[in-house]
Amino acid sequence: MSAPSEVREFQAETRQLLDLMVHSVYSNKDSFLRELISNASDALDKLRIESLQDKDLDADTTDLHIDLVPDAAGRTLSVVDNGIGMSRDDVIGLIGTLARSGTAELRKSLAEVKDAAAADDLIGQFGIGFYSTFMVADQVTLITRRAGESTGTRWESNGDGTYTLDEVADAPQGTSVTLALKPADADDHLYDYTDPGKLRQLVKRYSDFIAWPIRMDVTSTVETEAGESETTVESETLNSQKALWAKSKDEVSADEYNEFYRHVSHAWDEPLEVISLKAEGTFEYQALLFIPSQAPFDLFMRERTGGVHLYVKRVFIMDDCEELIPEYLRFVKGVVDAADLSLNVSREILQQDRQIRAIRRRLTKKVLSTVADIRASRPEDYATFWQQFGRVFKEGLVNDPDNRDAILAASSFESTDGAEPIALGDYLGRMRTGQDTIYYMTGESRQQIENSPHLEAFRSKGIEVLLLSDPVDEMWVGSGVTFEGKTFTSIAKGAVDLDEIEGADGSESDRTDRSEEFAGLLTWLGETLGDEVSEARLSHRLTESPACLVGDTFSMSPQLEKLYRASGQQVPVSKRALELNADHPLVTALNATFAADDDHSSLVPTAQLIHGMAVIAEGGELADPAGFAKLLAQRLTDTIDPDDSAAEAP
Ligand SMILES: Nc1ncnc2c1ncn2[C@@H]1O[C@H](COP(=O)(O)OP(=O)(O)OP(=O)(O)O)[C@@H](O)[C@H]1O
Repeated sequence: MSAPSEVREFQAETRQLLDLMVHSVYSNKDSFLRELISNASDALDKLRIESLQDKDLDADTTDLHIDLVPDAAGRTLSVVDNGIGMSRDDVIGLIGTLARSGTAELRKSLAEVKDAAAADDLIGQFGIGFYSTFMVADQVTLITRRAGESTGTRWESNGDGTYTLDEVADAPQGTSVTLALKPADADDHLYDYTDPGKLRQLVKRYSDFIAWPIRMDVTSTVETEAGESETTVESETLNSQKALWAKSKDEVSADEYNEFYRHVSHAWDEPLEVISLKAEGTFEYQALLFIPSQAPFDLFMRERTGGVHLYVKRVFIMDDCEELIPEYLRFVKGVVDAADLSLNVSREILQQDRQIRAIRRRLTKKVLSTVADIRASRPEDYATFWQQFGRVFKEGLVNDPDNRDAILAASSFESTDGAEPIALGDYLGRMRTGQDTIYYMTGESRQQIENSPHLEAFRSKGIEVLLLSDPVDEMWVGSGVTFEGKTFTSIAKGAVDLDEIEGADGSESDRTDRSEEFAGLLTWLGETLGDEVSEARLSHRLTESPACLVGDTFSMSPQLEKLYRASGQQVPVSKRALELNADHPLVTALNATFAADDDHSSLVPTAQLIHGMAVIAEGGELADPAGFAKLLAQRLTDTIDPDDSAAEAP
């Protein structure tokens, strides 16, 4: 006896998404067919793999294919495969909820959808998969039986809040999806999807490369010699099934590449670049890789989809083969087809495999050189690339020391030279006479760094400084990296001496050493602020501010300390040096007052305020903000004496 029909409700965000689909104005409604065929093709791949791995699996794999079954009279279209199928639980989990999308990200985006254009964008960005059927159908019925199981499941919904589930005793292995089509309406980009001509055209355009035959029964009427008309039905295979990666680049059109990209990446954008690669000799393989034009929403999530698929002699082996491409190039999508691996290859074997490692090395180099080429020849595309993937790409500077030079050469960095990110090569070209290192400063945002007092002398001398504000920058820039022989030097660490460097106006500094003049004050400050600072000294980097804080050459920046602490690691607080601007009136006045009297106790609050100001000026956080505010209020009160309108000196 079969279980009774069960009605279930969609989750809130699934309902929202369905509502979007049902009322969609998305102009490319045709893409529902690509999505269904893509799913069917995946299901056939999975069945082939599973039957290879599990000899006892009770499944028929003799004629794996996809059928399109249009019914003009009934206004339905079915897409049928005899692949892996789904269990009842699969249907509930994969179809009944948004498989990939129960994420905060999509929920947030859905909440923000206000108009048709925003909805269009969202559909394009997330790739809606199975649910795209509701753009063209009033009702969707899915019947499926998982290979090896005896009963099947029927899922049905008309896109409102609920779906029904039934048990089906005699379902064939695999999945059929039947769409009760909305009336054709060309103005709304809805076509007649029961028309064999239209289906033929769509398969050619979107799914020609699919490795499995996509068939359709075509009825034709011919006149016999006796003058009678005779109707015949013939099965027609609509796709050429040619693996695009086996063809050379000039045999494949941009549209074909686009559609293949969408199939392997589950994305809806267009690739920024297609990389086709063929290796002959000891290890034979072909690769077809894509650099997308849009970062997927899950780029920084642990559980990602997509990646590079592995094939062996045209047979699909696994998706997202992490061994083929390093983590920092995880945005690259595509296919590698290796000729000499076993069809039974497992993830464990892959990790050890010499051939796989060789392929990975080559693909990595190829992607890096391709990015460099894009930069050289297509600045706008490069800007898109950098904006979408720069943060991920730079992870390679930490994780892939072997390719660091190539990664640096293909990277961009913000700098004091303008709003647009610049290449390091350009930086080198603009270095001042006498400058022998690349100056940078890290911080939480460009604005914070730009306001920091450390930049003052560099700015007044016209020396360019890189402004590094991505968390990953902290990780690589302090690790002894060089670029074309030049080291990287933080302007917020160590001693800085710009005297040797010629200014933008050709001037040379003639700074006299004034440390003797300030010696007493500096020693006293170092002792008085001993809990906070390592020492007090005169600065060569300030022109406007009275003071700033400077770390040791090899110390962590405050941002990096914060990052480590945020990730739960114990990091000792490192003391930095307090640097004073000997030309600032506050500092000269303080020095004069200090020299005039042996009792310095009244200057202690001033010393603490100067230290606090240096912390605030670089955008840092005061250890004791309330104490600072109290001191400041006291000092301000001292300056406003109603009995004496003259302001006091500090
Ligand atoms: N014909 C099918 N045979 C077997 N399983 C299927 C079939 N169609 C869909 N599925 C299962 O349902 C899941 C959800 O499909 P859906 O198209 O919504 O998302 P997806 O294919 O994972 O990703 P995308 O949203 O990018 O298309 C699939 O991942 C697959 O596991």
